[in-house]
Amino acid sequence: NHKRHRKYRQLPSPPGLPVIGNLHQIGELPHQSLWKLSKKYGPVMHLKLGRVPTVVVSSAETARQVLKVHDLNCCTRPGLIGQRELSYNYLNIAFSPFDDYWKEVRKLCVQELFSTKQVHSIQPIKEEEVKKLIDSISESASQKSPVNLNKKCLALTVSVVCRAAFGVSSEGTLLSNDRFNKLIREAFEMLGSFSASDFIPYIGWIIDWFTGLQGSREKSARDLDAFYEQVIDLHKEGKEVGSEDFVDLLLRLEKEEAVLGNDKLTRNHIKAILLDVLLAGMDTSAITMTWAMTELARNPRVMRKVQTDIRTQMGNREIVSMDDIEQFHYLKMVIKETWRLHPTTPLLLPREVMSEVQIDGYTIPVKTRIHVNVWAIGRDPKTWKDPEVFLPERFMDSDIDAKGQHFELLPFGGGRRICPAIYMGTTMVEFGLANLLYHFDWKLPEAMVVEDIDMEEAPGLTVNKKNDLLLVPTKYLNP
Ligand code: HEM
Repeated sequence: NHKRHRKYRQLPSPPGLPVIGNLHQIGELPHQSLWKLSKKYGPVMHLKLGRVPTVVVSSAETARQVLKVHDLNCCTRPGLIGQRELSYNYLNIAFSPFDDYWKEVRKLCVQELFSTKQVHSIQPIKEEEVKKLIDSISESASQKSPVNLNKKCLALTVSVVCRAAFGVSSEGTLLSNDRFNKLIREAFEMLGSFSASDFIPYIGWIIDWFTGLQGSREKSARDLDAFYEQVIDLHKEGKEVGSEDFVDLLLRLEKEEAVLGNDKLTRNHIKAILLDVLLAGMDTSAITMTWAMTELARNPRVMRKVQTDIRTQMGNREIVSMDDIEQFHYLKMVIKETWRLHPTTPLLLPREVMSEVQIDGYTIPVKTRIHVNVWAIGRDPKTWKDPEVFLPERFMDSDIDAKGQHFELLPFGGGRRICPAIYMGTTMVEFGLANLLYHFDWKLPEAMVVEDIDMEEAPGLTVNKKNDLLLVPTKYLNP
């Protein structure tokens, strides 16, 4: 054993404390703390989080080794306490271990919910919801009052996803009020917090109990459960095959006692799948739109350029179509640049090594937890010139896209666990932003200057702008 150990190169590792290891170095925004540590310890570093051996990779090359070269050996999930409660024992896609159930449920969702065909079929819903958004912003414009972009962007994605996936309008459900927005936020915050129970055996739960994490976890799980019940109740009477929405389909499969992998589909499976759509589907697109608007407000040159580009393409037409979006090349670069600096899920979702792998010549043993720090990769000066500058033009003559094949830009992750809804998410962001930018000019509230816009991040598994972005709209009148 001793001999075997010497064969291995020692992984760079910041010194830790007894029992908690490096946990105290993680902080409220783990992606930022880990980025700073990686500058000192390199693109593959080892941390001990409580008892859990963890490896963090922070460069495009080491991410490629994890997500491509060794994907099959490290594409399971570690099984965390907070995730277990919210996912009815890992019955959703995102937290499921790598097994036959995961393969089949993921395939089902890709075919029935995320496919290009499905995305096109929900375009009328998007158009209606965007029109409501434009109307409400027009009202603010006529009163010259500021609009809360964090809120507006989330309201848009919530209403689209609710109607498209759940077949219900968000109005009149638990989703319609602010309390629910808070619930989504809390669920994410909880999923992103590093819970002591996950790292310190036997006594960790006491810490979670003291910090209140255990209580908020139970409350989030209860509230979310109530929401699924409400959605399912609204779908009680069976519909004909063909006119069913996604929830109808799941309920029918349950009734037919369908089997996915080795699991017979139950009510809990359905709820867990709805959790994915709810959390992964609504927040991520809204966050991207909010950060994009923030960067545009801070960079007036880019704002003018993207608006001119969109308005020139549109001529005097009113309604932005899917075909138009394909022509908004500068907007697409703005979105990529936003994802480089503000990936919605900065550490992706954690993975766990299933059989020993080598990363950069270091041996990573079974059961090691792996985080890919996409946020750090986006700011790596070895990959990006002047990484702190928001410069969409850097994508002008480059073939880098966000679909998981270019490891310097990974907003959707990569490998087998890559986001299954890239097309749905991207088109949502493009369509929302195109409309905000086409129909309105945006100014800072009076007495505020560009330097006043803060870029603080709110903690969580997904990372949004912490303080609301307030901008004053002026309606663009088509000449
Ligand atoms: C701009 C929008 C979106 C972004 C940036 C985004 C990003 C991500 C990321 C980073 C992951 C983790 C990948 C990994 O661990 O390697 C992920 C996974 C996932 N996303 Fe998305 N996502 C978006 C939209 C959506 C939408 C609209 C849905 C569904 C309605 C969705 C459903 C999922 C699911 C189910 C997973 C888990 C996949 C698995 O573990 O097999 N996402 N997403």
